Amino acid sequence: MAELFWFEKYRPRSFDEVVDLEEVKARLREFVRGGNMPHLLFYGPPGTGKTTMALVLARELYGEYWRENTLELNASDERGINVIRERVKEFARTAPVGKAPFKLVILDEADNMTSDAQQALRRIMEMYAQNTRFILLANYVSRIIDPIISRCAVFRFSPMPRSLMAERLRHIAKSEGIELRDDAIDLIYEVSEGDMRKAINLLQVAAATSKVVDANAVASATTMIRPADVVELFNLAFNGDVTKAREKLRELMYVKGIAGIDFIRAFQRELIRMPLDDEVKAEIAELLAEVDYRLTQGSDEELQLLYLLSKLGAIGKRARQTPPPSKRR
Ligand SMILES: Nc1ncnc2c1ncn2[C@@H]1O[C@H](COP(=O)(O)OP(=O)(O)OP(=O)(O)O)[C@@H](O)[C@H]1O
Repeated sequence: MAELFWFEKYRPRSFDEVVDLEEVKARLREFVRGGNMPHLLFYGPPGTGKTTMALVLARELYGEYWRENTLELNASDERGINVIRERVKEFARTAPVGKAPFKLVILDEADNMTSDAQQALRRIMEMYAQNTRFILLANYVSRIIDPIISRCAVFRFSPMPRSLMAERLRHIAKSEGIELRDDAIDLIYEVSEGDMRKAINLLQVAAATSKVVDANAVASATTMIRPADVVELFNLAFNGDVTKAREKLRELMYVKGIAGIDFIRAFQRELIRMPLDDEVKAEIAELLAEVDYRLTQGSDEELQLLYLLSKLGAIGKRARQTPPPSKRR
């Protein structure tokens, strides 16, 4: 079942397959080579490879026996610390299978535990230190108590850089026989903010309807406005077709449920690519920033966007009357 999700299907299974995170890989490789390691704490935003790295480490430590030697727990399980204690106790009772001298407990969402629960966890970690090592996963290191931090080797995971995310997405697209366009990668990167799980999910949803994934397909897979809609709306307003522009705007707002601020962000993205004179682009960019500001201050969305459309109409009219700079004397 898990294979239905591409982020699971393409979850790296070895250090070599893991993209980025070179320093983390180097240090973990040392632990594998030495056959020993301290407890570990991996922290960082969602979808940045923490779970992946913990599972890769398990595979590298234990080879074919990685499942037998690994216990995965979720700390936000409502049954609490007593369940964790019982499960660890049971798990630590038997010796590790294979060569490694310890078993591995991967505890997800450790930062969701209360400080009391974390104090209890620390005692559990100490109690079974002889034949278990813990890998704690967390989004925020600030929510982990000092006595735990001081007992762990701490690793920070950062949002995936654009170029590496692009590389991974291209690899997945190729394996799935999907044509992935650059504008789609730009948009996926922007929406996912370096979260690989989110990025791969977006790609999968976009690819479900089309073998060619461009920015329009990606936008359709989210509640985002499609670049094609932005361009159409812009052209209507810029060319002075105010009535049609208003109809299109209302359709997007009330039928598709797109928020005002998303319009502005999409306009800002598309503006760069629009075949317009630089001066005109600068003027529109300023206008977008103005409307953006008013929307974030809580102004009425529809009024602001209608204002935007009428201003665009005026800019368009003037631009048509003024020849482009190259033709000016
Ligand atoms: N460095 C990476 N290289 C290749 N793929 C990655 C990498 N990091 C994440 N991924 C992909 O993203 C998916 C999600 O990553 P992972 O589960 O490791 O995130 P996480 O940091 O544990 O997130 P969370 O905090 O939400 O649990 C993986 O299944 C994998 O497909």
